[in-house]
Amino acid sequence: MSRYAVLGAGSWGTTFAKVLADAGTDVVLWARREEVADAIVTDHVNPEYLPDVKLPAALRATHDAQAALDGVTTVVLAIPAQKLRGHLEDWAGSLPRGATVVSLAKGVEMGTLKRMSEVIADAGRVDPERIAVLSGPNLAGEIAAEQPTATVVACTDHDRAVAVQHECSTRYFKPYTNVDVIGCELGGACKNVIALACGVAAGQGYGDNTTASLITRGLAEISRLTVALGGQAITLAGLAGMGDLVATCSSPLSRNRRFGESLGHGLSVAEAERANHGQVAEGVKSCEAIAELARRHGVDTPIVDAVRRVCAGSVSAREVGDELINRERKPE
Ligand SMILES: NC(=O)c1ccc[n+]([C@@H]2O[C@H](COP(=O)([O-])OP(=O)(O)OC[C@H]3O[C@@H](n4cnc5c(N)ncnc54)[C@H](O)[C@@H]3O)[C@@H](O)[C@H]2O)c1
Ligand SMILES: O=P(O)(O)OC[C@H](O)CO
Repeated sequence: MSRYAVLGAGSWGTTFAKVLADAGTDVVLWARREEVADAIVTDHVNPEYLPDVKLPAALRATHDAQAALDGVTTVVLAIPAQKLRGHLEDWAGSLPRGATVVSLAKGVEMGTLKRMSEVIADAGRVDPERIAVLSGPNLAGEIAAEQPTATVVACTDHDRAVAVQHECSTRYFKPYTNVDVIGCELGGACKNVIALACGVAAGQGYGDNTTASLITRGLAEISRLTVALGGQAITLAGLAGMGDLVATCSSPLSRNRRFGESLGHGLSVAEAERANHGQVAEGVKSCEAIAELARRHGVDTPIVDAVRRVCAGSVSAREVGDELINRERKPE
């Protein structure tokens, strides 16, 4: 019998825990704040992140991470990318031996330039074949409202991917499997940066042609980087690549796109953070790590680099747009 712990009760952790409960899987959700765990247990609602969603009665919650991890077969990590290592260092000794560890975070760690599965292997002391990544066009609000959505569960151990696939399948949530962890992770992390670029363009009043141009050329950048790091370009043609780019770059629900729009309106990063009520826009930090990763592997990523410079405040949104459109002419 499978038992899951979802660690992190933000928008996506809470939504994914609901998906698991709806799939009939035994699941407990860990919330950093006691009052959030209490509200989920007592009122079946997460008042801060999903106030309008009635959570399944079968979904349990706790503020005690050790209790949540006790005896589980699968651990799902739903913590922002730059905060994951710190938590894992605390939890490493309590992760059950042999458990599958599923990463929901979409980012690359600043400083180490590691993907989330590498951070988990490192800080959580988990064998790489036990680490799965779940990534795709997965805006939490739409899934919480039970809108039909597909995703990818990637793991080098195909049988583990299949097990997670079955345990999170519902009438509204359809997971596919993949063994290309690198491609799926880079798709999820890099699309946030491209969504920032699309937001910056939208904030300056540009329309769908600009968005589509950024999505498509962004996909070329992500594919090049994936291949350089040992992943497969074909993965990026799927849900974790093109699928997530389309959803995130076009949706008003995307925090990365909204953050980019604020920058495009001329706000600074600090002002954009305030305008977005401190919500996590992973691309703002990951763009630095992804740009450095690309530089070290000799991969050309002009859009990622443009976003990095706008986020660093070293160039204005308007200037960077002019630079990108006036780059050298070359074959597609
Ligand atoms: N929200 C979505 O639609 C969505 C979908 C797919 C993937 N993701 C990814 O999932 C990850 C988590 O996103 P989310 O939307 O749940 O984020 P969120 O901001 O809604 O919630 C973050 C959660 O992490 C917890 N947390 C624990 N330690 C923290 C710390 N030190 N600092 C800040 N928060 C801390 C918070 O309490 C909160 O429960 C991100 O990497 C995101 O890119 C999000
Ligand atoms: O709201 P965002 O920009 O963090 O995007 C959420 C998901 O990653 C979309 O798949």
